[in-house]
Amino acid sequence: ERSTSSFSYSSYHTLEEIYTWIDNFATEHSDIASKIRIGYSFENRSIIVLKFSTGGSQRPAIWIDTGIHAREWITHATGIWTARKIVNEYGKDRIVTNVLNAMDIFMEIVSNPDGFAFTHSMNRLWRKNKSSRPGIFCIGVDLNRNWKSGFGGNGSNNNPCSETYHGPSPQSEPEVAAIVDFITAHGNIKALISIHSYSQMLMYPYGHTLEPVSNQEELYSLAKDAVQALYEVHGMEYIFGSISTTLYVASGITVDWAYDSGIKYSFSFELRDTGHYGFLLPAAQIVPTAQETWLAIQTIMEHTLNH
Ligand SMILES: O=C(O)[C@H](Cc1ccccc1)CC(O)(O)C[N+](=O)[O-]
Ligand SMILES: [Zn+2]
Repeated sequence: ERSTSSFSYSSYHTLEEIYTWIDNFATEHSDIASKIRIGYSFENRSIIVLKFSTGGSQRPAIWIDTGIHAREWITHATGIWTARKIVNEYGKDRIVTNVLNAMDIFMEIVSNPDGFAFTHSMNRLWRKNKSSRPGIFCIGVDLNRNWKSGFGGNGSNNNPCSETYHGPSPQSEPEVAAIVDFITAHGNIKALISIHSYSQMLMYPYGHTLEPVSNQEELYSLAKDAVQALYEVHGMEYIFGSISTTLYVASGITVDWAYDSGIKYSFSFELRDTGHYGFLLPAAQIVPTAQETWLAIQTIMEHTLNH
């Protein structure tokens, strides 16, 4: 459609509808938002990042990714709603205005475009990307196991047919390499938020080991404040803590790489619900989920700005 005003923020959308929305959004909010292509997927789709900036150059920044797992549709929908919230609140909300007057925000809404397209066309519950390699007869690598930190460890699988297949080597997947290259080149990312569903959790590193990170107390306290702010919106209870102690050991994950790359405020969300609908969360819960998640995201952003 011609503009984002006819876009339904309370519906799920196809890859093409989301890419068209991103184009329209960047055009309509060109004073603060711009579109960056950071690479191409295995099947040669563009990998797009939205940049929110009010000036400066190479300002300290916050990275948010959604949709690294294709079937977790609530995360793309939450990313889209959050992008609109950011531009609507700049100049009005104190936290957003303070953050964007000093920092940039990067948001990758469709972090696994090939897998996402496949959930619309063939298999709604597809998780991985769509990479294939000679002699391997199962498709796809788990993009949340392909990162360098703890690669190949417990909580990832070297069987290509596994849902948690880590791939032949760290950053073997173009979708992961594109983010690594972008964040490394930028060199000034202060916080990373990688959004998944479902289970209603807010977690921080490490996933690949039970060892606590150096600023564990700070991350615990920040996560506690964030989930409290989230709870106050619609009464949704999130649990929080390190990935390995709160959920399970998982190796080669996004936030462990981010943390070990110096991004000391690295978090992963598991959005609604706790299993009743799971990945098939009804569209009626998109806006309520995005509204409550926004309070947690703001809490993390404000802390990052002030530390
Ligand atoms: O196993 C996963 O990658 C996530 C849990 C997670 C999330 C962040 C870092 C490490 C693990 C669970 C999920 O969101 O993928 C849901 N699922 O198991 O399909
Ligand atoms: Zn996931």
